[in-house]
Amino acid sequence: MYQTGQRWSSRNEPDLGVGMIIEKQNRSFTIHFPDAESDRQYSSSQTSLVRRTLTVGDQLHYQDDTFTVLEVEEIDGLIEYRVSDDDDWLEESLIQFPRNDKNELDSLLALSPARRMWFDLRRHTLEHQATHAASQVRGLMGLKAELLPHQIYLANEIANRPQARALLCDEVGMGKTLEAGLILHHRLLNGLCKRVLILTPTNLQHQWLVEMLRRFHQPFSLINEAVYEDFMEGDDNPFEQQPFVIAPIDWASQHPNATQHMLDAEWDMVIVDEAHHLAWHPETPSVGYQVVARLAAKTESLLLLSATPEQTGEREHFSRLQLLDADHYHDFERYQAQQQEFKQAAELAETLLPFSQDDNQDAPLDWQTLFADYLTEVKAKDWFIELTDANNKTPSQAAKEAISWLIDRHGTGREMFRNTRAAVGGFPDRYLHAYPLENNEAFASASHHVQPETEVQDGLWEQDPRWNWLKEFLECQAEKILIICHTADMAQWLNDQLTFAGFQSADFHEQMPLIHRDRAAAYFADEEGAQVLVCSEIGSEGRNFQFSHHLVMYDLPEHPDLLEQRIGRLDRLGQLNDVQIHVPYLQQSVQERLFNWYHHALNAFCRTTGVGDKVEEAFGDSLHAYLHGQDDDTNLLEEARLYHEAVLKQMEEGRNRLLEMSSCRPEQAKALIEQINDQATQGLHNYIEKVTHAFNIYADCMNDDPQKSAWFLRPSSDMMLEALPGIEEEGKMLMLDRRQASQREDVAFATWEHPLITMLMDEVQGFDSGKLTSAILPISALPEGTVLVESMFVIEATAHPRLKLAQSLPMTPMWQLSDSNSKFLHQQFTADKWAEKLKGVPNRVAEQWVAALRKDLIEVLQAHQLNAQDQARPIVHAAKTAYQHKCQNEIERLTELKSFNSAIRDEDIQHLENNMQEGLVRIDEHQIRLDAIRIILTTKPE
Ligand SMILES: Nc1ncnc2c1ncn2[C@@H]1O[C@H](COP(=O)(O)OP(=O)(O)OP(=O)(O)O)[C@@H](O)[C@H]1O
Repeated sequence: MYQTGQRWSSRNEPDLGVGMIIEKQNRSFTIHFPDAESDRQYSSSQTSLVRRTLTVGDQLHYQDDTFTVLEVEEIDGLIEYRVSDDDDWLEESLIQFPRNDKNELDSLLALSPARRMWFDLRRHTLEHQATHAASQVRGLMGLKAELLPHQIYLANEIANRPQARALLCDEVGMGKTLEAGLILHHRLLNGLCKRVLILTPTNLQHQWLVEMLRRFHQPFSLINEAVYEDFMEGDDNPFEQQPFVIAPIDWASQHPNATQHMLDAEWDMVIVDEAHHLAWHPETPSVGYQVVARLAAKTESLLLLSATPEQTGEREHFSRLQLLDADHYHDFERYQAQQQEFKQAAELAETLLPFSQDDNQDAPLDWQTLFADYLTEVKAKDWFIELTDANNKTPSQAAKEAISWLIDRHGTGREMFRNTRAAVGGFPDRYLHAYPLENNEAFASASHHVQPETEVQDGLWEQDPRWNWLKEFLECQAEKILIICHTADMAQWLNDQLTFAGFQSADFHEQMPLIHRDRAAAYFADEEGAQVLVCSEIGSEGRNFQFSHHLVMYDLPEHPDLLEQRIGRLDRLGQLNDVQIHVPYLQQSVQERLFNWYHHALNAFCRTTGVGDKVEEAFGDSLHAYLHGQDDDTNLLEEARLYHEAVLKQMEEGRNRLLEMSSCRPEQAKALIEQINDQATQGLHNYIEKVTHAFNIYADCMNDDPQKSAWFLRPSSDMMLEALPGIEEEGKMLMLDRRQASQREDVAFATWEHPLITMLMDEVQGFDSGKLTSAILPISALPEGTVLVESMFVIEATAHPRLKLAQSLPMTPMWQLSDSNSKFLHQQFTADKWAEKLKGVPNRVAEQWVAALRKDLIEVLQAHQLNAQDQARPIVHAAKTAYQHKCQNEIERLTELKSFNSAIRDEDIQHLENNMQEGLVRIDEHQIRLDAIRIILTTKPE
């Protein structure tokens, strides 16, 4: 059915104009939209495209001439148009499709009329679509989860950039997956992203798959070794076939053919989870790093996720920043020097903080000295004056602005975002339970090893004092327990023993097939399922086990960041209890010393520390000697503790504090959340009622409070649609209350961004019959048989989504009502009030009216067209002014930032200026199109 050269347009994205199929693949094809300078890929089973053809009498453009279509013929799925009496034919692929491709009035009147409610439904749909397209929070509303300020701020900040490139390094369990999903969702809904690749550690691929579907209703395809091998039976590149792909990075970067296929496919966004694994060394960057570097160089948006970005050292951390912006991060020494500058700025910001929160604070501080380094800069001078001005009524505002300026000036937050538990608050406390165990003969020889069992034959593992402790410990526990040990062998052994001893246990390690690991995790998550899950180290990253709050560390990891990752499985968003950490260890062994180090020197069990590795580095040799029992220097731990506190304080005062402040600006986050709460479901309850009625979808309203509305929807036998996205045959509950919906797996959270709602809105627009409707108006004030005409015209501007034109000029409907003499009456009513007065008319009668009134109707509608142009003028003018104003503000802000922040380049500003110019031209080129009409005849009231 689909042929290269055919012309199609998209119902979902009418702004793209008329496009042409330029390439066909097995199960998909690509359309180029010249007006929007965009290509889009569609699956062959899509339902959102409309075939565009011309009919006899239409105008078309070919090269520089205009022709009238004299005859139309279809050959092998392609249309040819005869444009001269000399039998000159033009193929559809050659012609320029006229923007006003039909005689709109005529073709509208040729439709068979539909029920009168379709006119109102179209109007409501267009109005909601316009509101939504213009919304500043479009793309942030549909998340099925709580609106957390740090996530919303960060997503809005990154997603709105021309290129969304950032390192998301919130502390463990603060929702980086959701943040990445939000950025992605925002860019998808705003048309800035069509193809996405997510690279994850092998054991997290399914979790990502589930999280994207559950939280964003976004289905992804998994391409791992098995799927790839299956696909490779054909010639196609599987990565090109799918627009949303999750792939395990280890496999995808090690398998030469898969790597090449992945690199050959074009992506708009690449997301790399646990990015600290992208190892880098000056001579030999890892294969994973090299592959991501190649993707980074050719992809517009790149998100790197890591809770512990500096786990592998500052130089490697710098190498990952280079992936995001190689121009800015080209000199490591310079980068290090810049980090020092942040300290002073952070101190100043910290000093300003109390003033930003309270207008009545006296200002006894010596601002002059504090601002000394900045006072040559104009803005700083202004704030300095405002802050010190005794008559100033709002020093808090001045202080807020000064903090904001310091953050911008130091540019720490442009590529890197790090929210901390301390700043966000609301996380549980952690409690440590240490179990020093007496050693025995079997394990005596293994006391110098962190995993003592590796030194002992496995036949003797049952004599491990930790095992005996574990059995006893579990016997008195009724709650779910997560056990983490380092090796897969130990995880498997422990699970076997526990199962044998009668515990409900499951294991999770790298020697199990992926599907078994996911099953084990699900069995553990199930309320009725396993009480114990034993994980090897692969269970210590990324996984969500916060339904449990007891963690047993059967051994200790060798890096403090890994310790934090382990605890992070439980201590994460959604944890409702304090976290209990149980650590058994053999006395007088290296384990005891490591435990002491983590506990006494780093306090790493009960508190998050991002600088454990720095302390280890500083105490390198003496720490090594201590751990291995060669030196019993009891002062070491205390010295290290003091040093650790000092480093933490320094970090707190320095870059980290400033970075934290720039990672979430609370007032902006609050304003965004208010907008989301206002808009996400506003008017949706009524819309669901009407649209389900129009398409004959079974809809049972379970709660008709518009704020907490709940609907049970199910396809019906006479439904006008083939299927409902996300709704199975047996039906599904839709809830409009975010909190309630987020707590339930079995219900969908309905917002204006839910795929079912956007699909229904597209279907309303795509339902051609709804463009022509008719009604009766029972009224005694007018003679019977008086003809009245309602019309809806829309203002349309076609532009590439990067111009963000829709925020200023969305597709805007204009409603008009007149009598048959073109006397306009719409100012006297609202469209909704007017609609309430009307009654239905049988289709057969309506058809007769249209036939009889055709000539008059065309004249009336021509008058409506002229009036629509008048109505549009002030709307377009206001849109142009708003667009220009918005762009100029952005340009000014960036220009000012650039003067002191080297992360901002001339090209960034030039890019904005070009966009503004192009956007203004596109607004000037707007079109006014007739969308729908309703013909009304008056009758005497009964
Ligand atoms: N806004 C939210 N509302 C409700 N739950 C959330 C929200 N954000 C995240 N969560 C939940 O919190 C848990 C942690 O989130 P996520 O996995 O995204 O964290 P992370 O920062 O990627 O963790 P890690 O550092 O371990 O990789 C998940 O169970 C997630 O579903």
